Amino acid sequence: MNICVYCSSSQHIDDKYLALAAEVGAELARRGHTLVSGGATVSCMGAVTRAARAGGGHTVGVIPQVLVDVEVADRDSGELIVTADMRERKGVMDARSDAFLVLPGGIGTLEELFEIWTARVLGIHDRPLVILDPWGLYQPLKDLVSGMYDQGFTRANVFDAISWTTTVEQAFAHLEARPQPVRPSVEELGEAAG
Ligand SMILES: C/C(=C\CNc1ncnc2c1ncn2[C@@H]1O[C@H](COP(=O)(O)O)[C@@H](O)[C@H]1O)CO
Repeated sequence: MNICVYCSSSQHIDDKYLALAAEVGAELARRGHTLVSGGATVSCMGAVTRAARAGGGHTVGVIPQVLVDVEVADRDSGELIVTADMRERKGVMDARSDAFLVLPGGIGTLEELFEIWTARVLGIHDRPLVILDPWGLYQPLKDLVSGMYDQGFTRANVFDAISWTTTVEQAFAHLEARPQPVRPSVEELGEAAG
């Protein structure tokens, strides 16, 4: 499989997050998968790609020209795709991937998560979308979406669209499983049509 990993670019995080990214990269290679990532050398993004390659895995990095210019591009990547901008980058990462894994991260990671999550809730794709969150960074996000659901702002299938996991083993079990489609219900489509 081609597995896309979204994760942190921050240089100010605890080492445990870098270790988690490295563990994911090593496991991905051990299972024979290809890594699709944002193609940068920094932080968890660098940790996951270096570990995948060290384990013999193939890596595909997708990076906008602006980040190549500030020299964070992963020039050792098996394949390095340079895009015109961040939007094109997300499109290429999406098109090249069979499944998506989200590690702890900041707003860049959240932006990537929301785009893939929204498309899955709408039934635009049914590829696995997994969050690996051993230390509960995303608990406030779960609470926020739960509150939105309670007040009618989100569809009922919003939680089914993501597999929330806390271990690397669980995360890969979900990434490799054939997911159930989470299409909007007929009732919801009827409501949307008015
Ligand atoms: C220029 C510097 C760091 C480079 N920053 C990034 N490099 C590559 N990709 C990035 C960068 N910032 C965001 N991204 C994308 O968003 C995700 C990480 O964002 P987060 O805010 O750290 O969660 C990541 O998956 C990338 O696709 C030094 O100043």
